[in-house]
Amino acid sequence: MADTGSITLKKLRQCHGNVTLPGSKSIANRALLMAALCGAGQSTVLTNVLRSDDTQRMLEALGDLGVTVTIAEHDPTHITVSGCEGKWPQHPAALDLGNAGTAMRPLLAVLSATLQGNRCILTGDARMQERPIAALIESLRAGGAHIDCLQQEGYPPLEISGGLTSGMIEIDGTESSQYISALLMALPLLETDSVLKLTGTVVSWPYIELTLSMLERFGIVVHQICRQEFMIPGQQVYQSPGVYWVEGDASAASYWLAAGALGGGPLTVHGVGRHSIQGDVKFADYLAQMGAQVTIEEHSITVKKGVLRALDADLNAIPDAAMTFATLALFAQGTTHIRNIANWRIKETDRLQAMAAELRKVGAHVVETEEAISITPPAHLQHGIIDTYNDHRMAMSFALLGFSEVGVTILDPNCCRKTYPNFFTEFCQITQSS
Ligand SMILES: O=C(O)C1=C[C@@H](OP(=O)(O)O)[C@@H](O)[C@H](O)C1
Ligand SMILES: C=C(OP(=O)(O)O)C(=O)O
Repeated sequence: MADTGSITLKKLRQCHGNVTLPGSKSIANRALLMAALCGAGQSTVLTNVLRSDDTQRMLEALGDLGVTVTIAEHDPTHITVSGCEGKWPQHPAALDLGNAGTAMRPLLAVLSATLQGNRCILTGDARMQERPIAALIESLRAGGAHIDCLQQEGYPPLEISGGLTSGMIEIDGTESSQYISALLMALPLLETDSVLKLTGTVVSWPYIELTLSMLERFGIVVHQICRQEFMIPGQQVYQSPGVYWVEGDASAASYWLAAGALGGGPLTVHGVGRHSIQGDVKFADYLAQMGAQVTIEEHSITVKKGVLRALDADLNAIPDAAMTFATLALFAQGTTHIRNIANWRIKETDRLQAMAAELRKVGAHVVETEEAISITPPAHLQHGIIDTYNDHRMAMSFALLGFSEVGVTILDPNCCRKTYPNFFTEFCQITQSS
């Protein structure tokens, strides 16, 4: 460890033991919102809720809207939310959603369906103001929503006041599945039935399945007519499942599984497994395909070392965990090709550009195209001082370089607070105590 602005990891040899994953960001933010939308008088007890910047933004937004949210004193991951059926007890002038896509997109759609003339500004940090949301705005406007872009058309900050009434909606799915998930959460609240048509080749599909599966748990009916068309009955009220356990974060699991594969294992992550509703659990299958020994149990995944061969795969379905393969590529034999990941460019940073630049610093030969990246490891890795671009996944992916002889220095490791505030503390503990 160095000063607070960076961390140096070097010559890690082993990584074995057990890791309890924090709750999934994607599930936690959906569950918090769905619990708030439940019928008045219905409480939902959420357990294993991720506590990080992204979930804090959702928690604060719900609090500002007047939702009663109670955090258990004995365990801050244990949160009770009282439903208010979208009839918000308070009307805040503005909600600051940081850089949480899983707060900005669903809240834009749900508030467009429920604000009833009350004005609210949805804003975020500097990067959120550069992340496009035009496709969702256009669809919501076509359904009657009043949305003004306060700075640049198609980007937050947005002033909204409700107005979404018609559910005959088309949405372009080529940029972000979050727009579709947002509409799927909002349309059941309308007076009328809706038909939602997805256009273009939809990205990050498993996140739509995650939304559908959670809607079902919260008593919402959605009819899937064909892959890209849904019929959603109106006037539905979310029903509390009582207690809802948030699965461990499958994207976060990828760093541990990769570390276990490099550091010998056996390393077991607890909190996700065979029946996970998160697409990123597929990371484990690709890791096995590379040569690691992987065992997937009901609620855990164990990895042991193998000789790693380069991966060549279309990872559109798992864009977040895919970043871990970009740094794992440095330890694999051959050239790794990660394909169909164009939307890396509109996430926390332009991840294609950032990944290429930082991999080159350690000596890799990198070819970056509009929608893919190819990585060939050098004969000898060089020490790099890695810029993280305020992107938690850049920081966590590059931790794997600690397994090289020369090591790595990662700048601003605290950017992990977006989804995994304790990541580096736990990483140092497990790799140094192994
Ligand atoms: O719906 C979700 O919870 C998410 C969907 C994905 O985004 P895109 O659909 O924009 O690829 C993913 O990258 C993000 O971290 C979380
Ligand atoms: C893309 C991500 O976040 P967001 O939910 O803000 O889109 C991510 O966590 O990798």
